[in-house]
Amino acid sequence: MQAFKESILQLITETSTNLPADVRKAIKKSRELENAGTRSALALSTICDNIQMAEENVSPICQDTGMPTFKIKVPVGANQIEMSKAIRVAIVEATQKGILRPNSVDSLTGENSGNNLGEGVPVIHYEQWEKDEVEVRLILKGGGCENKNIQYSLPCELEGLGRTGRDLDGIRKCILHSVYQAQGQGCSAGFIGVGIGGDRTTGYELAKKQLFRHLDDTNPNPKLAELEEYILEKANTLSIGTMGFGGEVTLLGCKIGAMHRIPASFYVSVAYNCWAFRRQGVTIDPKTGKITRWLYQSDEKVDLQVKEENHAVSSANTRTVELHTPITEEQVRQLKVGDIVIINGPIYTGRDAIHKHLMDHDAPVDLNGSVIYHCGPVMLKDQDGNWHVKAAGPTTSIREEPYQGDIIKKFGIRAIIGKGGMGKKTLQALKEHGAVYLNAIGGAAQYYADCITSVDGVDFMEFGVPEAMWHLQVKGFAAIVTMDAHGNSLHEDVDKTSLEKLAELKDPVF
Ligand SMILES: O=C(O)C[C@H](O)C(=O)O
Ligand code: SF4
Repeated sequence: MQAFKESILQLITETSTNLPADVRKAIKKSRELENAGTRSALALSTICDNIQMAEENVSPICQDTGMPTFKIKVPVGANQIEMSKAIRVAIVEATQKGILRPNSVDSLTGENSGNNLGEGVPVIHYEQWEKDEVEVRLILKGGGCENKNIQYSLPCELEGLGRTGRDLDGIRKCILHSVYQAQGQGCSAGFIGVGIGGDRTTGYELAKKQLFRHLDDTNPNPKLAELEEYILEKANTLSIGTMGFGGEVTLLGCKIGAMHRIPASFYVSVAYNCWAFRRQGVTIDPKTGKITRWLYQSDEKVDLQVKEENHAVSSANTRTVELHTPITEEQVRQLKVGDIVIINGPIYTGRDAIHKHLMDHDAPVDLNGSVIYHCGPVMLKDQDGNWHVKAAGPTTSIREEPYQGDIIKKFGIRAIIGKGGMGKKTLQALKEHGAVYLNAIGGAAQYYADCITSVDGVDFMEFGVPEAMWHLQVKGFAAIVTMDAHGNSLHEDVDKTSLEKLAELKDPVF
């Protein structure tokens, strides 16, 4: 089983650090379709840089390496118990190497296991088949896009689309709506797997299973093939764009499966995957435990090299403002939506556990004039006890909406860096207290790790590595003002226009 463990470790490493060729092709195509000089074009260029850096550094494409989910086909007689043991050893080793973030959290105590193992983690599904080989497929699907999965129970009423019935046109409406409701929060442009029918559980399982299909395959069901093509075309008319910045490309892939249901239920389940579509697979010789074939690799090298001019936003009213922390209220109130801000100096990470904690506790550092970065990095400690950042992209900010306004007021915070935007309560607080929301490029974990010049300390390690408050020195950390202190929010605008465009797709098609 040693060789099998090594093969699984190789599979995990490849999945986390090297985006497969079919996904790279889709991202490359989207960059060609996006209008040059726009915020979405800038985001796509940063994403392409990040993908190349992850491969070169053999480091996580995104800091959130998700819920490791294995789908394994085994010949009759294979020892699943030994295989699962080997998989767990490989998961622990990958975590120790900083290839995976320690993501396994006790749901009742909040304690992070530290080694990525836990009740139900990793997820391992087995299936027997006739072939005399083992096939292992792995998907690393992060929490932010998992949170944008959605399940519809037909018939229903959908915003913008109205009555949605138990037929193919009703399914059409659900899938379009699933892309609209994700906005940029699940790191668009995304890929969706759809499961029609089943019960609540098997519907979602079928949806996720679609994510293992090759992007350039053809649905064996002609009706579903037609629907997949329709969705891919029309979803890209919603103008949600990359990161929800607005733009031509919102969806990069749509794969639909169907199964029987019982009369009372009619579910349409959507698994929304971010642009960091990390799924890979291998076949393994059951005797030697060695890899015999890769399932999503191709000899074709998809070059994502970005021309320099694509790193700039060229619209006339775009300013680039360099700021050194701590930041003053006056500096913040001069910023407006669309500005590109370059942050230099100390910033602090803070996400779910810390926001909840700071509501009724003091902060361990003076946060007055500070920048809070919604981020749960991958960190490694060297033998001298110094911490090093392996990956550090933003997490979805909307989860902090219940707390953010109060925290800004309580601690005099001047800027929040995250992705996906925040709601009305935070927008009001930005205006009232003089703060700004800066949207970083979700998933660009290597790109931002490169901007971190040192780790100067950490608080709240009891919350686990992803949830601790990391004291980071940054240089050249670029992000876009998408919510300012004058009551403007790009996210509100994109949501409004995309809902109008969704409503234009209301009339029956199928
Ligand atoms: O957990 C994270 O670091 C990111 C998460 O996948 C998210 O998209 O919010
Ligand atoms: S941060 Fe974005 S790219 Fe990373 S896992 Fe979450 S949704 Fe995906």
